[in-house]
Amino acid sequence: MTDDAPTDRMGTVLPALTPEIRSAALEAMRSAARAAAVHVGGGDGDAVDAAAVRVLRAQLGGLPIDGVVVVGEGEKDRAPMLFVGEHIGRGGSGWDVAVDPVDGTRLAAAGQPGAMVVLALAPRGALADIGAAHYLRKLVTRADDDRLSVAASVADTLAILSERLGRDVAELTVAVQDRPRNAALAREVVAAGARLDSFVDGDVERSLRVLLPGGGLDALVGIGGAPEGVITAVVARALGGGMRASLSPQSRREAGRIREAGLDEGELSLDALCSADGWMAVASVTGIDLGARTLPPVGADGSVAVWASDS
Ligand SMILES: O=P(O)(O)OC[C@H]1O[C@](O)(COP(=O)(O)O)[C@@H](O)[C@@H]1O
Repeated sequence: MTDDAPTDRMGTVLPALTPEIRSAALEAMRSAARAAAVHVGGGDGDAVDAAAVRVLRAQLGGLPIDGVVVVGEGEKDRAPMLFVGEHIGRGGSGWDVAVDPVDGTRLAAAGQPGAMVVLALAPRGALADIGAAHYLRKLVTRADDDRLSVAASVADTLAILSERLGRDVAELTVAVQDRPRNAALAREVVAAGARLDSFVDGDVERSLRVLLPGGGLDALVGIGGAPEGVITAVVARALGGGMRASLSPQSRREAGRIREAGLDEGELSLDALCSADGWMAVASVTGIDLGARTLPPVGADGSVAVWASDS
């Protein structure tokens, strides 16, 4: 152990994310994006997901890590997926793996921008083990503040953000996924006098725009996919933004699974969602708009972006 080896709050030495791990993970993501791209505009979301999953499973298997999938995506839509608990890698240091083979599957199937392969790695045990949950109520914010709460009204949230960012509420823009379950929140945004950014799919892209300078968004509120939420926590931590969430089951079955798993139904802080610094990358399939920066569709230079607390 060297003096500057990273440790967690308990002083445990954290595994190093070596250049070899990073470049193998990125190569796997690029290949998955290329495989998914074959089905862009084909109208079949499952084919998009299946192509990405097939490549990720094969190529992530070669990573020099002892990885366990803590967050897999696809179960709620019965789409092809990497399963929670699935082992990844050929041995090495211990990592939690969070993967969304394609976020924005429907966008890809419809030939629209916004679809990407998403992967996050965090030291073993760092990611919230909420595999029984399919949906989270999320609050992602550009600035962090202890007074923020996912259960607070949008007006209260905006008042705190306005103070923190030094801008009027009328100058703040809030992303809300366009779903009936989020309709009341969208109305609250408008009633509070802020600008609403209503989006159909892809809350990882919107969360990145909240967290990145020049992204043009100040907050994301509402209920969206739980896997996307845990992945967002990794990048929120790396970029110094704010995030909190709570389980928000959308069916009796999901509520039952959550009870059976004994999951905490209170507010999950950023630390509860991701308790150690990790690494998150996206590989664009159909082109990504991050506000100040865009990622072209797969195949062109610069279609991959990485965020980590050490880079
Ligand atoms: O479509 P639902 O079931 O409302 O779920 C919301 C989730 O769907 C997405 O828009 C797209 O997710 P997938 O493409 O991975 O299915 C996510 O960004 C979001 O979190």
